[in-house]
Amino acid sequence: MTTTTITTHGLYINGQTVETKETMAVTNKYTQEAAYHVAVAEQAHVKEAVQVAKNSLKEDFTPYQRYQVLLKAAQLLVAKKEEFAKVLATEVGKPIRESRGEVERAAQTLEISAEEAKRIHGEGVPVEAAPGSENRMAFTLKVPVGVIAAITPFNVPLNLVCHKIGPALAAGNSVVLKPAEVTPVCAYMLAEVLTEAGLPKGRLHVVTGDGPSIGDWLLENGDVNMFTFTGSPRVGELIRQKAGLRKVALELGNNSATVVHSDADLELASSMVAQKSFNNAGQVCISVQRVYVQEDVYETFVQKLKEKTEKFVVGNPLEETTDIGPMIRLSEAERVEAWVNEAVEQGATVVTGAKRDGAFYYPTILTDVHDDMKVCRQELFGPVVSVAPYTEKEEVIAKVNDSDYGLQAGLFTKDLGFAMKAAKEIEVGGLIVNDASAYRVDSMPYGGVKRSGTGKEGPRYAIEEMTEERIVVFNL
Ligand SMILES: NC(=O)C1=CN([C@@H]2O[C@H](COP(=O)(O)OP(=O)(O)OC[C@H]3O[C@@H](n4cnc5c(N)ncnc54)[C@H](O)[C@@H]3O)[C@@H](O)[C@H]2O)C=CC1
Ligand SMILES: O=C(O)[C@H](O)CS(=O)(=O)O
Repeated sequence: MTTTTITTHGLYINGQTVETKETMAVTNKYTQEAAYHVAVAEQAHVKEAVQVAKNSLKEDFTPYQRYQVLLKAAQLLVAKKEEFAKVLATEVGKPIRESRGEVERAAQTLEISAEEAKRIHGEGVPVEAAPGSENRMAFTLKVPVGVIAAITPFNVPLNLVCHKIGPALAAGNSVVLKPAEVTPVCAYMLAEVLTEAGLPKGRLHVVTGDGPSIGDWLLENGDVNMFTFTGSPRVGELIRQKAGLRKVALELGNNSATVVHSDADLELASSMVAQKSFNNAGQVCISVQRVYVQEDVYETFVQKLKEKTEKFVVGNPLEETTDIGPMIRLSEAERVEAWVNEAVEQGATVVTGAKRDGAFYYPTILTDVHDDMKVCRQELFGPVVSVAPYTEKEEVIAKVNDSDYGLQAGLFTKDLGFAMKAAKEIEVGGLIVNDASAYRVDSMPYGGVKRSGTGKEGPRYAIEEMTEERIVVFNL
């Protein structure tokens, strides 16, 4: 008989592993069995992490050292790609090929952060141009904000953690990270990689346990200077309310739209929409949820999208052939099923999918939808895309904007005039022309408007959020 040993990850505080009285299981999202155990932090652990993080700011950690550590960590991540990818496939249920892609992107995010560490600078300010200040001279410095609490979601648990830790460390801050309770293992592995890369003790701490409790302990702690959060609008709002006057950066939800105009390359558009609606079982906040297709090409587009979608292999995330794995929880697949059933009762037509098997929800295309159905109006965060026709350009821009959210949108057209009009009028943080809404490379500014949040990620832009501008004036 063989017994499988389940590894337990202690908290990561001050460069050391800290065991706790209580632990919790992290499941394999395919088998639903416990795959790892992680520590459950108490308030004293969080307090200690913040205290050490604050003290660590007194120690030198120069921009060049930050560059070296982050670059080395990026290289180590590449070397450990397979190990990390298997953990992601297990704890998230993300297909192994997609998991490898996430590790590669996480390494990129650290590498870009490393490069940015050498480029943080203030600027000269011509105060001498003000009457009476002729003998003065001034410049600005970009100084770290201090201790940053980073709270992250389950769906991209390695790269989205790197998007917080990378720029925070590059800018000279220290970080207390609280990863999502259902996918915390890769965050602990990342902390080990950063230690191996030479990160000074005290600059990074990882605490796991109950989200609301740890969140509150961090929010109550006046030594935390900034909160950077990615997750649901509900929790984002809560953090914003409790953080008071401290800095807050919020990356929240979306119900992303993509427009396919009559002059679009339909082969390209249907391929991109198929791929970017169902990646990670649709649990991506820029995942395509609403597609508006100009009426002249509507039927052709729906047919092409159906053909491409039906080729996807749903199955075990650890198998090379799998395109779509399980959702993060059974209850999430049940919620998506309920929303689709409700849409069908309200008149929607199922083109393909609409089938659940445990935590798996099959890739689904709906037509005959209207904008007030839950599947269109709210953030669905699952493998379902709704397709609707439109007639005029003005009309479709209004449809895209008729949303509480505004993270990214996509537009397929060869008409430069339409693309520019959309760029000016669509209310989003990013418009992607001739690709679907879910295009992202890690160097670009990324962040939404309306209920999609405030503040930008992408290392260069996150560093702006994670530094304070200090003016220095000389009276000569
Ligand atoms: N804009 C973006 O870049 C992204 C946004 N998201 C959004 O995240 C959501 C899905 O992720 P989930 O992990 O389910 O989100 P969630 O909001 O439930 O959890 C996110 C994190 O917040 C923590 N948390 C929970 N309650 C808290 C509280 N009271 N105080 C402080 N922290 C608390 C959780 O433990 C977790 O670490 C979706 O709405 C999705 O759109 C996800 C990925 C990227
Ligand atoms: O918003 C998300 O879910 C992710 O930020 C999208 S990506 O970074 O994985 O492309």
